[in-house]
Amino acid sequence: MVFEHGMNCGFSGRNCMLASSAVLRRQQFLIRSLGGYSYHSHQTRMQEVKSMGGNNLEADAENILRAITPTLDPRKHKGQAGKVAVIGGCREYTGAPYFAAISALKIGADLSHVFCTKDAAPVIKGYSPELIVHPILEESYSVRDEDKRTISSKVLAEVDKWMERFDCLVVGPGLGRDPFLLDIVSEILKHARKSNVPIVVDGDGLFLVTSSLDLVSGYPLAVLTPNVNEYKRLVQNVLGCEVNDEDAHEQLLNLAKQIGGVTILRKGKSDLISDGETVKSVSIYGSPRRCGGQGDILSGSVAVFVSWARQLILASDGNFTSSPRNPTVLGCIAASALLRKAASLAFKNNKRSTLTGDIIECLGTSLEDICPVH
Ligand SMILES: NC(=O)C1=CN([C@@H]2O[C@H](COP(=O)(O)OP(=O)(O)OC[C@H]3O[C@@H](n4cnc5c(N)ncnc54)[C@H](O)[C@@H]3O)[C@@H](O)[C@H]2O)[C@@H](O)CC1
Ligand SMILES: Nc1ncnc2c1ncn2[C@@H]1O[C@H](COP(=O)(O)OP(=O)(O)OP(=O)(O)O)[C@@H](O)[C@H]1O
Ligand SMILES: [Mg+2]
Repeated sequence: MVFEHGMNCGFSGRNCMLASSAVLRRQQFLIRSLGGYSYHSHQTRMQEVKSMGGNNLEADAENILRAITPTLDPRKHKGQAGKVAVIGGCREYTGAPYFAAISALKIGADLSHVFCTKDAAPVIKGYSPELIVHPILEESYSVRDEDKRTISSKVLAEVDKWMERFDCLVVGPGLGRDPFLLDIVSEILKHARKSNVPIVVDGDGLFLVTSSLDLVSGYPLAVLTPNVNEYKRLVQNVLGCEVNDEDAHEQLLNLAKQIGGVTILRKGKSDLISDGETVKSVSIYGSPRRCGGQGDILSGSVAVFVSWARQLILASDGNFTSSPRNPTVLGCIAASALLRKAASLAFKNNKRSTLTGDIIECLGTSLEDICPVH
C-alpha cells in the first residue's frame, strides 16, 4: 500500500499516532457533520430516486471536499499527499495529459508522472519542469511488426517498476487510438488492477474500455469519467439502448451496476456520479465556456481526491461512517465541485476568452475558499 497511515505514517511512533489521530478526529467530525448522510436518509433518498425519477440527490459536495482534504502537516514527508501518474500523450495530443497531471499537483498531490509517447515527451516536459515525464510509449508507425512483442514487454517492465508507488493512475487523456498503443495500455490496466491501484479512465482510455469492458468490470477502484459522446457509446455498448435523460439517475445506476460496481462520473450540465449502489449529483454553477481540456482537469483532480478519500478510510480502521462511504464516489464529488468552482471564477475573470489554463490557475484559490489552510 502506498499511502501510510496510523503507526506507519513516517513520523516517529507516538507522535505519529497523536498527529494522525488528531487529524482523523477533525476529519471524522467533518464527515459526521455532512448533513443528511445517515444510512436512514440514504435509504430514503434511494426510494426518492425510484419514485420521483431522482432529482433530489445533490451531494453535500463542499463538506465532502473539506472532509477528505488532508491537513498540511510539517511532519509529513514528500509523497504522503499523493503520487499520481497519467498514461497519455501522443503525437496529436500533448495538452490533455499536461492538464490532467498539472491539475493534480495544483490541488495538492506531491508528485505527478506522465507516461507518454517518445514524440510527446519533450513537448510535455517543455510545458512544465514540475512533471516527471517518461517517454516510453510507442505507436504503430514507429515500430516494425517483428519488434512489437519485445517493445511491449519493455514498456510494461518500465511501467511496472513504478506501479506500486502510485496512489492512482489516470488512463487516457490524449492517449490517441493507435491499436498497438492501446494493446500495451490494456496490459498496463491489468497490472494496475493486480496491484490494487485505483484507476481513472478518461478520453481515449474510455474508447479502449468500452470495447474491452473486462479490463475494468468488477473492479471497485475503477472510475470512468465519460463526456457526452463517451457516455453515449458506453450506454449503447453495455445496456444496448440509447441515453435516457428522463431517467438519467436510474440509467446511470444501472450502467454502473452492469459494469460490476465501477464508479461512473457522467459529465454534463450537472455531473452525475454512481457506483451502482448510490447516485449523487453535483450542480454547483460552473462556466458557460466549453473549451477543450476541462475534462482533463477533472480526471487529474479525481485521481487526487480518490487517493485522499481512500487514505482517510484506510486510516480510520473501519470507523468511517459517512454515506456515501465509497472513496471513489467521494473523490468524484469533491473533484467535480472544485472544477466547477474554479471554472466559475476563471469565467468571472476572463469571460469569453476563458481557457483551460485559466481554470487551472483558479484551482488553488477555489480550494482555499472551500477548505482554507489553517
Ligand atoms: N489540448 C488537448 O490536447 C486536448 C486533447 N483532448 C483529447 O482528445 C481526444 C479525443 O477527445 P474528445 O473529447 O474530442 O472525444 P469525443 O469522442 O468526446 O469527441 C469527438 C467529437 O465529438 C464532438 N463533441 C464533443 N463534445 C460534444 C458535445 N457535447 N456534443 C456534441 N458533440 C460533441 C467533438 O467536437 C469531437 O469532434 C482524447 O484523447 C482527449 O483526451 C481533449 O481532452 C481536449 C484537449
Ligand atoms: N453543459 C454544461 N454545463 C455546465 N458544465 C458543464 C457542461 N458540460 C460539461 N460541464 C462541466 O465541464 C467539465 C468537463 O466536461 P466536458 O464534457 O467538457 O468533458 P470533456 O469533453 O471530456 O473535456 P475535454 O475537452 O477535457 O476532453 C465537467 O466536469 C462538467 O462539470
Ligand atoms: Mg475528455
